[in-house]
Amino acid sequence: YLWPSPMLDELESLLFEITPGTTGIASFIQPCDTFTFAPTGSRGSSGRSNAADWIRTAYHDMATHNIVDGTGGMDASIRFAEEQARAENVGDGFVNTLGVLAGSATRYVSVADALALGTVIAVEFCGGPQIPFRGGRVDATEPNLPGVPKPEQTLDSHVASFARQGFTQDEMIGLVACGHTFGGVQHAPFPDIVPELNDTNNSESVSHFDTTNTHFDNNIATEYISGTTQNPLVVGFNDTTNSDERIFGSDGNVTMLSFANSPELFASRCSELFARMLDTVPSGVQLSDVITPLPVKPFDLTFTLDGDVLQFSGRVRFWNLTDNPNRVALLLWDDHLGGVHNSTLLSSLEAVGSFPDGVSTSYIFGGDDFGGLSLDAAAGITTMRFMVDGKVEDQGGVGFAVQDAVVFSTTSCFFSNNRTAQYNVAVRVLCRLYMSQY
Ligand code: HEM
Repeated sequence: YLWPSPMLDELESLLFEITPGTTGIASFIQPCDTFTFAPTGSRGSSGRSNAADWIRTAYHDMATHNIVDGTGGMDASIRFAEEQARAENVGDGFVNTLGVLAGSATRYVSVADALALGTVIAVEFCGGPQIPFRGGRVDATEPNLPGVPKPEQTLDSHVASFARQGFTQDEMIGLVACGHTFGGVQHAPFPDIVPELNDTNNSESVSHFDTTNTHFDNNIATEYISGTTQNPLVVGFNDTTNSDERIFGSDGNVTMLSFANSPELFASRCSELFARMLDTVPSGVQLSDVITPLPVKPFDLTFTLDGDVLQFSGRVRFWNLTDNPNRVALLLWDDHLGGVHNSTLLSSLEAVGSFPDGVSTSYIFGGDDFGGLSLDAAAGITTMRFMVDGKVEDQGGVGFAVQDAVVFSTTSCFFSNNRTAQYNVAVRVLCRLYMSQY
């Protein structure tokens, strides 16, 4: 995509600017047995994990989709108390998930996009494949109709339910196996499936779907095929609620056998099916292309009018460019009067990032003291380009458009005694700046 795009720029940062365990959404799931809402300690001993809650939440949000009339899907309708109160959405996993992930929603990023990101990041950062991510989900304004399958239902009704959501029987087997490589069934919401376990290392009595319940791997399939599985929806004492047994066996175990035989096949199929799940949205919602890291991304841009001077500061991130003190990097820009200018970019070592999906190097816009650039206000700026190691970066000739049509003036101020503020805003009219006061 082309910069600037407020929504895609934010989603791109949320997706790729992640230092494992430290920054971004991933800091809430790593280590992968992290459970923020555990009564004691935030890790390990509860039997639960944020990662599992997030993936289940995304599925329950999507599962209301009706492919025939285009209603429901990934639209964050799961945030409504009315949906959470339904028997099909028993448990506190949804409210927990929203409590963390809705914090990444902004005026540009919907709650539904934040929920979808949660699944992508949980899977990738807990041992799973990358899932292609598209942005642009729209938050529902009211609850959807019910539609999440329950364990006590028949195989036929599950096949019909997944068909309504847009998935074939094979895809149903795959999606359930991919989801149930994480987490398990808790005693509290499902006392008829899981007894009290009386285990201090599993204080919420969760009977896990496989032995590696905080990590993505094909053990859900290998343990099922080898007959060692303890999956409570396969070998539960109550046959009626053994929905995974009915679903996994519904094609004579062909799909599960193929997953057990090939971790690679399992990972690639799950990447595909999770993407399909997350991209299932109400009709009329248009998702973006798959978001990939922008090779060149300006950020933190600010303009302020100071008398006749436009103070301009900002940074630029270069993806997959390692740090090199000898590199010459330039900012070039065009102004409103036809002039072309350039300034050397300053290397900002503190902003070098090493992320799982690549590394990045950041530079700060001009000035001797990292204070940004002082531009002639009348000439202003229309478009930027960058020159790195002699190569021009201009988004295929389009350039990086910036707007200096409306800027705050340094004469704006805040009066702390009576908590009022004065904003002076300059508006560019025919290449001149006029000041008005509000
Ligand atoms: C017929 C279809 C399905 C049934 C009947 C079913 C049933 C269940 C049940 C009863 C639980 C226990 C929840 C709890 O104790 O809080 C559970 C957990 C879970 N389900 Fe499913 N599920 C189905 C499909 C899926 C799908 C398609 C996914 C995702 C792709 C998924 C992801 C999860 C995850 C990650 C958990 C673990 C939650 C945790 O440990 O906190 N499920 N499922």
